[in-house]
Amino acid sequence: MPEPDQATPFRAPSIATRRGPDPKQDRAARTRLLVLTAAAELFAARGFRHTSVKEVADRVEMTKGAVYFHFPTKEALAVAVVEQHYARWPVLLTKVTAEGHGPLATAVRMLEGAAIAFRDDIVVQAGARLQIERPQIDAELPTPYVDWTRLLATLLRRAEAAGELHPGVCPQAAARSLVAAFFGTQHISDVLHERADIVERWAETAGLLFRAIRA
Ligand SMILES: CCC[C@@H]1OCC(CO)=C1C(=O)O
Repeated sequence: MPEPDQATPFRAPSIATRRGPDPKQDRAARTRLLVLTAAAELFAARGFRHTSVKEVADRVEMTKGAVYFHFPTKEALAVAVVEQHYARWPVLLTKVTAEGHGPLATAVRMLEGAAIAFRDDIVVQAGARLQIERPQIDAELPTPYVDWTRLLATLLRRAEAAGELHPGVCPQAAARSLVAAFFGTQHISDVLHERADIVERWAETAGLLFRAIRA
């Protein structure tokens, strides 16, 4: 994580520590990514229930056994896709942080970047659909919304300390409102336009909300 503040969330998925280049490990990682992407494409399009491991295997021209070597169950595939959905955000945070904005502008840019990812990234789209379908998935999925809420609350507390926040605005309440507004915006854009207009819709909503909380 780029931020010194340990409170910054987005737990990265558990990854094996590398002991240096290992061609066998690299090949396995590439195959795992191939399978995961194919699963994301099918989960995003059809949902968890109407996707089979056989269809994932066929999509990457592998046997079911080869897929099961990497992901023992369809539920494990779903967990991996949702984990990779959330793994996008620390990468985005590194990029946005490098732009050197103040805390409020960092929050603005993070959500702009999220809107672009929801429009363009099949793993982000699949993770969002699987989170909606979590009651159908018998596995321990990451708890939704909490990491974004914690990140935005951290940034808004810093914005408050920097005098960037309108007096009386509660950083935690504003963070919850931003997350709810973003979730609703991406959901409506998805249902009506398969998220084709999410960036423009979010810009409209963000403009209103950030104008309301800015000093
Ligand atoms: C940034 C708003 C929250 C975000 O929107 C869709 C979704 C999927 O569950 C989210 C999450 O779990 O963080």
